[in-house]
Amino acid sequence: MEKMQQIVGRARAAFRSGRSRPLEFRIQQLKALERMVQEKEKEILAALKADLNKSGPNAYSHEILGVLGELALTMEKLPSWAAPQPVKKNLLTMRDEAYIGYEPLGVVLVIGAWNYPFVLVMQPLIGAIAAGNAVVVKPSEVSENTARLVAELLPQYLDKDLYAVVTGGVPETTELLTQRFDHILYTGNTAVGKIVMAAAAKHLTPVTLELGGKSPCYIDKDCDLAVACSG
Ligand SMILES: NC(=O)c1ccc[n+]([C@@H]2O[C@H](COP(=O)([O-])OP(=O)(O)OC[C@H]3O[C@@H](n4cnc5c(N)ncnc54)[C@H](O)[C@@H]3O)[C@@H](O)[C@H]2O)c1
Ligand SMILES: CCCCCCC=O
Repeated sequence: MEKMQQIVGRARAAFRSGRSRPLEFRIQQLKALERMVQEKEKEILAALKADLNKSGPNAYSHEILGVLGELALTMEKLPSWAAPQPVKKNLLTMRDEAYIGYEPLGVVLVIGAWNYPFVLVMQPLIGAIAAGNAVVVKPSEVSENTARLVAELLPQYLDKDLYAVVTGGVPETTELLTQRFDHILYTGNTAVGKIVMAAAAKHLTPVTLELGGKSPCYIDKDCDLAVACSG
């Protein structure tokens, strides 16, 4: 409990320092993330191969290009996305400056799933950084090589206090979910989605749940039927 409290507490203190807010800082962190993906492409593809035996073209298109594309779009659009939007005035506000301003939420938790283990933590991380938040990333323990690599690489490229990685499985995630976050993004199955939403509700934390459990799969004649049917 102490460890998770410390990790989230460090992220919150870093958020409160205000350094994640300026657009220049956010873009600089996103650029560092882009450099990480470009420089460590071979290691990322090797981890995906070790975890899931993903073929090179499949892993490259979904997990590398998917992340680089999200980074390029976000860095290009961020100044306009983050700019205050003027709103129509009425009698009560005609003497005011009226606009919608976008504020970061605080500390965001990202929990990823095993099937696209890199892109499913990186895309929410990109959005959360772009919006000026601190982030705690919990990759899926099922794809352990990718999880270990994410934990090793992020601190080499990003602000270590603002953006933390927690590895581990159900016990670690359960402990992490006792902490207060300002938003939780979870990808995975519906049953765990309910656990995440219940834990978030204790702190009135909003959630984004990307749920599944309805993916079709092809079972070839050389598959182990007992394993294929066990899920
Ligand atoms: N909608 C989407 O965008 C999308 C994308 C990818 C996957 N999915 C779906 O995700 C599903 C795969 O998810 P999964 O659940 O098998 O992945 P998983 O086993 O990798 O678990 C997902 C995350 O939940 C955590 N977790 C597991 N049990 C927990 C518990 N009891 N309490 C707290 N945290 C817990 C894990 O540590 C992991 O980080 C598939 O059904 C797939 O369709 C959806
Ligand atoms: C960019 C590819 C993401 C695919 C996510 C599919 C989820 O099951």
